[in-house]
Amino acid sequence: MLTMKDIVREGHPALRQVAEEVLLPPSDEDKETLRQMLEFLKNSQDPEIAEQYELRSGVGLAAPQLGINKRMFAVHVTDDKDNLYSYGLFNPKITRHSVETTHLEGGEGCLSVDRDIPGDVPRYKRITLEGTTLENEKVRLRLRELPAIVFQHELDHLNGIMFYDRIEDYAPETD
Ligand SMILES: OCN(O)CCCc1ccccc1
Ligand code: NI
Repeated sequence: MLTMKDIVREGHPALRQVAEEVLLPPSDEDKETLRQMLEFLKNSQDPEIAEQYELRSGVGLAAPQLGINKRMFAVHVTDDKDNLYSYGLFNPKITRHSVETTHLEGGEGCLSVDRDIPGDVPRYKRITLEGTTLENEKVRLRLRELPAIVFQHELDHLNGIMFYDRIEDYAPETD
């Protein structure tokens, strides 16, 4: 099972690369990796497992955070209407988005960032995102609120972007 030691931190080059498209249909290896990423998120949100394995709670995880330069990420998040969005996606991309932006109250965090960085992170309020699932099916998701924010945070990781890059007048650390 994946634990925090498998997650690379700021300064690791993988976090600043543009990840490569995954060849479809996904290989058994890529599917297993993505399944493990989704499992990590579920484990991290289970108080007993998280405490036992010292997992930081996460609602998303992108392959570059494991040092894997591939365009795939997992999301396991519930919205304010208690709808669960649980996906492992290959080659996700935003195909439509609102002009309107929003931000997560209290700012964002990242499993690859061991420090609190305050500040609003602007995100599109609504997005349409397409990708390929673990079952090798194309999916089109229309997202808003917290799920939309999380998917945008994960997509940024596939493009070497960290959430604090988007905070206005944030003094960039050399990482
Ligand atoms: O890349 C995922 N990750 O570092 C875990 C945190 C995910 C996340 C946290 C706040 C807002 C959006 C996404
Ligand atoms: Ni992150």
